[in-house]
Amino acid sequence: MSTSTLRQQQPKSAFRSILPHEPLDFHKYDDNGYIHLQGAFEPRKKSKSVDDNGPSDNPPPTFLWKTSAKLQQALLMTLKDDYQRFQLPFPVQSIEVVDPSPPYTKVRLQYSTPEQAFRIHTVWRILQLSPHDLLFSNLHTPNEGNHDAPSISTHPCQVTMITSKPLPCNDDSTCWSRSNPPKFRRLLHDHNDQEERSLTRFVYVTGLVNVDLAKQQFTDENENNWFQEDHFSMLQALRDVFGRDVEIFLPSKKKVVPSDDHSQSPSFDMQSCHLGFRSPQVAQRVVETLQGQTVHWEHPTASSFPSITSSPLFLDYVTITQKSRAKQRARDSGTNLEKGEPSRPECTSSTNDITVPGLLVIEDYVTGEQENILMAILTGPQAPWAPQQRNKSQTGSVKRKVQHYGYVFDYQTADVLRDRTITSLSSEGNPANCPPLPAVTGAAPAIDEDTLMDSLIQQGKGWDVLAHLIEKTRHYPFPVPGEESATRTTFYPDINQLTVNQYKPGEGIGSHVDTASAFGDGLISICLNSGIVMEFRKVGSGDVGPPIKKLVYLPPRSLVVMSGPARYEWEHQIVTRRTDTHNGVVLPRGLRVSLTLRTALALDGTPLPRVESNLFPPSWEVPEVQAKKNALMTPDTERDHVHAVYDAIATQWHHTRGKRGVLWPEATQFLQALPKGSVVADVGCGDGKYFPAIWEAGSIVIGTDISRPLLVTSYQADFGDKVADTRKVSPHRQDLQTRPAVAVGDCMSVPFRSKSFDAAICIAVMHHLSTRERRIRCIEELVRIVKPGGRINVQAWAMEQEQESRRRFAAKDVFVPFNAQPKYLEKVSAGQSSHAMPSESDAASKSVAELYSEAYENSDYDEQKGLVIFHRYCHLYHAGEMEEIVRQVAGVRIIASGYESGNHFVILEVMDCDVTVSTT
Ligand SMILES: O=C(O)CCC(=O)C(=O)O
Ligand SMILES: [Fe+2]
Repeated sequence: MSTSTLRQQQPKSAFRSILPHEPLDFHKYDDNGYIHLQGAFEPRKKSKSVDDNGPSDNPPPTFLWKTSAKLQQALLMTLKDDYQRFQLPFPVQSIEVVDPSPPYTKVRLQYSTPEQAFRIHTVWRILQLSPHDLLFSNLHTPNEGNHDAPSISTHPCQVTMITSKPLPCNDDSTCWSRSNPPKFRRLLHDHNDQEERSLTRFVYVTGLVNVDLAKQQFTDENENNWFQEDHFSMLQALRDVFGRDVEIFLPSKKKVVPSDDHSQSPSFDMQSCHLGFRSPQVAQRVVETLQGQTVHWEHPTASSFPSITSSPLFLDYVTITQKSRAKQRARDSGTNLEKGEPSRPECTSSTNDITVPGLLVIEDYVTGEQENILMAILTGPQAPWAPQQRNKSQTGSVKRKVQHYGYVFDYQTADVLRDRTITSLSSEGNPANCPPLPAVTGAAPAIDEDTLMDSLIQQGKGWDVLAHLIEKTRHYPFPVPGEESATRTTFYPDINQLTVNQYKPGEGIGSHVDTASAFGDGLISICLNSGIVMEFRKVGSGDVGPPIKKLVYLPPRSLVVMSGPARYEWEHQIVTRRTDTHNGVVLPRGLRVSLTLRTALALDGTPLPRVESNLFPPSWEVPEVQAKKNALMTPDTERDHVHAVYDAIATQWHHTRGKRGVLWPEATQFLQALPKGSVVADVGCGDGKYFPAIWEAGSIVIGTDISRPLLVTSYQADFGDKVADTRKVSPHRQDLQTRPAVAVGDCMSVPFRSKSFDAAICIAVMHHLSTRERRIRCIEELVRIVKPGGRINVQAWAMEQEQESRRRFAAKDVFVPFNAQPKYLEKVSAGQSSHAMPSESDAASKSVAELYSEAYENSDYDEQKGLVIFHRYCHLYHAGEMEEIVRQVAGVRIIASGYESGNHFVILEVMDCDVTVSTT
């Protein structure tokens, strides 16, 4: 077989962001300079207003840049031909739209040198150019003033400087390649640190800002501009004084400002940082020259800003801690230090001369959009994870998570469980039943497969997309590897089993040949979200002589087929590592999800019957799940991914969202239209965001919510100056806000008497209910507590989001991440000892985010950003869906419905049921 059949390539987006602390050593970057622009480049038609008869049948959005070439052309016109009009110092050389299809969100700009790209990206941050600025004049507008004229996002694009060059290689004392900076230790005079002082190239510096002076010089606004974009300007200013090739490690946590001093802003708190110089000699020179000196930091681009004056600087030598050093060494060799796994520093390029007969990689087998929606369903709230993950397999314990469809593969016996009727436990813990394979619905459609897939994606129908992908794979003409002319093809029409594997960075699969009696020839694996290096080893090689190995990079969205020798005579494995090295480039692994499609065999070697269903999501019930059928019992998904999350994030939620007090105009209008003195129930009131609006409308509110910590914030609210107008009440109502009436309660069984309210609102609650029965029940409860003639306003998130909104939902049932800052979590846990907080010994070896994430079940963490990530369950409503739910409830009519700011709403009127009953 020729190596060309193995279509291995450099991964498509080999570009990486230049890290903030990295020295700006332009010679080490590419010859050209690159930046990424991120924004909503896709124009949208202005939406028509929704009338009271319910939402209109809005057609799916049409994309105005039909191809990326069109957008590219339009951008070239502004950034190349007309760049001076935008006050940009250089013309762009070329532009590449990174997304393969609309909606386009990411664009790569090439400038002639890295210096140019750096200047441009600095200027861009000041100019805050948006897609509207760049593209509006290029949009075709047939009639001036036409309401259908397309509009385009006015949000400033995000800019990042990028390079295709890997991070500089490390020696023991260099940390340039670390995306999470090391920890430092001061070198003491009265210690055995004298020798280290002369050897270290790291320095601690403090006194960066003379706060007293700064307070006199700065207005709030220009101070914010100075420190915008996370200290970006400050980083540049420091480089002007300490040199371009200095590493700058800014403090990761901003100190908390004493709350009684509102005049002091947090930015001036940046007093100190760590610096890494080229060599100990440079470090010494800087310490000697700048010790005790006062310096001025000039703003990098806007000379109109005052410069910042430092206090007399204090500099001292530091060194990286032993632990950081060891961690770094481990990371460089691709090892996960904590888990003590073996180091595998091999590189794919070293095996170029070896071929694996029968191995075929097809790149871009799935599109980016398909990948998104598949990720959303397979890692989302409806994903049927199998319990096998806790068991030992023949090749070690299965740490990664798996889902099986069609038939279960039992890792203990390394065999397929053929009798699906065994719902009890077959071999030590594994039920043989599992969800059926998703099947395509109905007859073959008249439209082509791609159009059909696009329309399914638009509708958020991820399980149908999976079904179509499986069906496509059954009929795909795979070129027979090794045939010189690619004329001969083969098919795998009997595929009847899917295994979904989810690998976190650092997880893998041991070396194995898939059991020959369990599965037929042709093992197919589709790779989603993150690429990976798969290692193939010729069976028996290595017993005598060196092992024959081939390392193959599988890019995201690719498909790999193992047939013939590759299937039976070579083992495959994914080594447990956090990075892969491919053609000399270190690629950090992300979360990888693979779809392994196989033909499970009966004992006589023929394919087992296909077990499939077009009822989605694929249902699969183990006995304990069946026992929980009562719709009123909180499903695990809501308990773990709604209730627990809001309890944990209450403080931050109130601080960052509630206080801002952004209310939906439609809901405010509803409240204002109520007769004065109305008694209003706010079901799912959270931190009482709507209370002030209700009081201002002259009504009385009683709130209920299932999250006690959130309710607590509603009456412990700190209504300082920073509270938005929508959250302020006039002085004569101020008394109310310190003592609102609230009760903990479940919206499945609202803790209020029937017919006791004049009105009710239920805002942003229904999208957290995970079954149809529970959504209907919630409406029933609202109708029950409101008097006949009273009104109800219900709002929930819509599947359809506006073009310029950052919010996009890939599927109808999703996990939406909430990034929590540990400082807020601490407050919640202080009063409740249920979350085990870090012990001293843990605290030394783990990041704060990791420690907190361990304390909160079902959370992840982002070490780089220092955030704990919670996953909130959400069900997104289609236009008309809410109305359909309401129609299942007696005694209520819909008087209005519509769409506003990413939400669907309905306004209901409770009917006089007693009258209805008496007349029949
Ligand atoms: O994750 C993959 O791509 C391979 C999985 C695999 O080899 C298996 O499940 O047998
Ligand atoms: Fe396998």
